[in-house]
Amino acid sequence: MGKSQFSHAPAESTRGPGHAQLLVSETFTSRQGEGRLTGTDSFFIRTSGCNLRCWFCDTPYASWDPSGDRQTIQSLVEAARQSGVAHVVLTGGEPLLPAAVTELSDALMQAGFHLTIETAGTIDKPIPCDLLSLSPKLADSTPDPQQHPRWSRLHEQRRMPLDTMRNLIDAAIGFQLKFVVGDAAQFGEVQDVSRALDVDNEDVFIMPQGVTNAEMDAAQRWLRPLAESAGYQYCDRMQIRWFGNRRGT
Ligand SMILES: C[S@@+](CC[C@H](N)C(=O)[O-])C[C@H]1O[C@@H](n2cnc3c(N)ncnc32)[C@H](O)[C@@H]1O
Ligand SMILES: Nc1nc2[nH]cc(C(=O)O)c2c(=O)[nH]1
Ligand code: SF4
Ligand SMILES: [Mg+2]
Repeated sequence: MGKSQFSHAPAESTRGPGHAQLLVSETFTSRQGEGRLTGTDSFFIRTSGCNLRCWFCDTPYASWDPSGDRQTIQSLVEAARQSGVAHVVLTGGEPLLPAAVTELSDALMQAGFHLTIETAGTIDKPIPCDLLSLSPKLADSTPDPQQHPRWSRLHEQRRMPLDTMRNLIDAAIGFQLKFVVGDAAQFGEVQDVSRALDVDNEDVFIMPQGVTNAEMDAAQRWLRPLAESAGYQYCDRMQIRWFGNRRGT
């Protein structure tokens, strides 16, 4: 019996196609709750680990406190097939972070899935996908410098690399920008970033910061009119309306 059976497999092995692994916090079948494809039945793959630390992150188990299991590309593609749906949403954490993400995306596209990648767009790894769902992180997302000095500094340094974002958009078949907004004062930054990325207003979605129906009801009153008067699309977070703020939905 070979010694390798008793040694730890590397995080991302190079044993051949489909065997590379990624740390995955959850997979589930649900309906896309955000953006242009809202309502589309989709298989979600959530990688664990993030290079940012938004104070409001709704999946801290994949960012602030990353946990999960190592899964092979082969097993993820097979699970997507078993789900019976045609759309896959690759999210995180930050899905562009794992080395094996390029191979995973290729494998999912080759298998014929429609692939959406949900990303903050800070990693220059242009990967083909059907819909790049890019959510640039505004200044307000930075964590408190007193409580989190190191992450506050790193987050601020990393959150808005416009050239990287443009490269990601150029590599994708389609894209949407999806800004998380919690206060009207952030709207100027939304407009600056959208202009700097040279995107059409119809490709820009404004989404409320929040994880409760009450927060979204309140945002409907002040944020929707603000977004629509600027010519942007407004999107609720329908998974919260449908299922509540629950893992695996
Ligand atoms: C958890 S993130 C994972 C993908 C990637 N790290 C990103 O931020 O785009 C998935 C989506 O949820 C959004 N999001 C996270 N926390 C949120 C919150 N509290 N309110 C509204 N949207 C949130 C992100 O902006 C992103 O569009
Ligand atoms: N239903 C549902 N739709 C989503 N759209 C983007 C999500 C994400 O966390 O990236 C998400 C999610 O977690 N659930
Ligand atoms: S970039 Fe995405 S996953 Fe990372 S902390 Fe922010 S919202 Fe969470
Ligand atoms: Mg989510």
